[in-house]
Amino acid sequence: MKKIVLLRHGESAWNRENRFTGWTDVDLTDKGVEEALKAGELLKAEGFRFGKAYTSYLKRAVRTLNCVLDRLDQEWIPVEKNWRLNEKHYGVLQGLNKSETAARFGEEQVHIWRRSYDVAPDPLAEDDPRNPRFDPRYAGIPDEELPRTESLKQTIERALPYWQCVIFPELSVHDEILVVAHGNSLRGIIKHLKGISDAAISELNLPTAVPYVFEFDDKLRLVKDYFLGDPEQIRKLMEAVANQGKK
Ligand SMILES: O=C(O)[C@@H](CO)OP(=O)(O)O
Repeated sequence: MKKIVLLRHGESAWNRENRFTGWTDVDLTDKGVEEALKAGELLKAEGFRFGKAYTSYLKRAVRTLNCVLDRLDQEWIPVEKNWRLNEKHYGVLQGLNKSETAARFGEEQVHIWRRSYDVAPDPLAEDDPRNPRFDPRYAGIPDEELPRTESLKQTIERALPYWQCVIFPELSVHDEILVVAHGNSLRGIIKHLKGISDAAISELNLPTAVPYVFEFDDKLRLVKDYFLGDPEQIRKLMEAVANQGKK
């Protein structure tokens, strides 16, 4: 059986402050580090031995991956970072508190910005210092590919080629692969893997640092997917993520 584990990063400073984060490069909190180490312990207890790992260009994901590999004593494995696994770009919403934004624009509008399939928040201005075109880490990427905002649809359009052309084909080389990324970039990949509709994907909320295992047969067809951990606790964590956009 071949397996890919998808893992959202541990709690970040802006998760704690309930702010729209997107491409802002915030660090993990102490709790986030603990969550990441616990995810590593869980994976170790399940006997995972990863052949390769992938993550984004954002430190909350990179550090979560490092914590997991530390617990597995697998820090030596090849790791590939790619901007295509970054979080959905939240445009001008980045930095705003989600509850305050709901109080100002209404919960329904915030839900549309957070969970609709094809509505993107307003884009960052070209001269906004947060515009990715000023960030040296994206210097090698053609400007027209760098987002100033994104819907989930646009997030999928830039993440999926990397998934399909780079990550997934590696399953023919390695039995177990780890992908550490973000709530929405992973929702996009899960939508693709499970054939979830544009409407139904709005209901999926990924908790921080809970390993989500996907099992594939010899023909690389998906046979089973499940979270590691206590189902009731995971359900509550998912509900809490959904409620972050409430007043
Ligand atoms: O702010 C963000 O970048 C994301 C993930 O933390 O939040 P949301 O769950 O609102 O899409």
